Amino acid sequence: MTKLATSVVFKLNNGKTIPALGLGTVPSGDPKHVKDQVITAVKAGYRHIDTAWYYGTEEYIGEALKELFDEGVVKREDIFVTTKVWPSFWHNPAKSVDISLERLGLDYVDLVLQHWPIALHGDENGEPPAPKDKDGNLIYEDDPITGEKYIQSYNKLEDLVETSKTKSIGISNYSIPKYKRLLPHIKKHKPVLNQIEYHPHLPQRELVEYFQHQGILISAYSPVGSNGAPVIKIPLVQELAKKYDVTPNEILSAYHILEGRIVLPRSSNLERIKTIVRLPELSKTELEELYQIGVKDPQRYINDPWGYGLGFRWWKGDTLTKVFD
Ligand SMILES: NC(=O)C1=CN([C@@H]2O[C@H](COP(=O)(O)OP(=O)(O)OC[C@H]3O[C@@H](n4cnc5c(N)ncnc54)[C@H](OP(=O)(O)O)[C@@H]3O)[C@@H](O)[C@H]2O)C=CC1
Ligand SMILES: O=C1Nc2ccccc2C1=O
Repeated sequence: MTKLATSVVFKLNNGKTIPALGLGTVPSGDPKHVKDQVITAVKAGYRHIDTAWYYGTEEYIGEALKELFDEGVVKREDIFVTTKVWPSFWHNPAKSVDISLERLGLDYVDLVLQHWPIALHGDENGEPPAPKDKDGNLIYEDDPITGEKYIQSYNKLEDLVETSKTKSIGISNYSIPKYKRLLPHIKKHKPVLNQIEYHPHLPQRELVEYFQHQGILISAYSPVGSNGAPVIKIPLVQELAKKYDVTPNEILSAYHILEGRIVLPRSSNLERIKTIVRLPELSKTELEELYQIGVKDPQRYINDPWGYGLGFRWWKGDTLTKVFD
């Protein structure tokens, strides 16, 4: 019988645990629909929900959780909830987390991530999330490559661990150079994970090995390549789905979970959510074949303008082929 992805948990570097399969909650259209997605996912066995202040879905996740708790489907301690602090809140992550907790209807979250390692110019409510000048250029608080405000912001997140508002903190969209600049300034709490785009078209072995060596887990976002699910179309993914009698989505989740990475699929299709739960046991050779697809043909699908300049690299074997600076 095929194993279940919903029953795999990983250990974090602070001794706590995290379910390997988490539901992504970026809205596809009306954010209200996320309520049913969360209820469906939890009833199908998911125990990890990934959200962010930026997504505008926390309120509906809160409604779903309240219903699930009230009906006795799960208890608060059974569910792992992640939220994130947007860079326009770099100056006051505590306020961002207070807003998220209020919207989620929770006393604490399990994990707060620094969403991007940059500082954007925001007011006391983090507005606007993408501040632009009259020429349409993003307004940063300091230089996105050489600036240090993202480090100060991480240090403020560390203070949050000392409160009861979050159990753990982590990072997202960190390249190796960005992390190397943060590392000497960490006061007490190392990040437990780095959430990055990762799928067979964007394998980043150097980055993954670096963070694994630091004891920091990798959490893979956009596992099917986000809107339009381009990664599903890879012929090898289709072949493996047939071979193991699972969906292509489950192959793409197994690609991460079997290698110790958390994976965050998202769907507005409730039937699809229910089917992304099995864990086919792909062989080492098959995992390597999937990995090689992106070595030959790397594609990044989340191309947010604030993602440039962060020092992400694509490698072909040992040769640096492209730098996204
Ligand atoms: N930290 C960060 O900066 C980021 C974090 N994330 C997190 O990761 C989560 C997942 O990433 P996300 O980019 O949302 O996307 P995914 O890679 O999970 O892609 C979801 C999209 O693929 C479609 N899809 C999935 N399966 C199929 C299929 N079999 N056939 C056709 N279409 C399909 C879905 O459509 P449908 O709704 O019809 O199923 C949906 O539009 C996010 O929701 C968020 O929580 C994502 C990006 C950045
Ligand atoms: O920062 C983000 N940019 C995105 C673009 C698409 C989906 C999710 C996200 C993020 O979390």
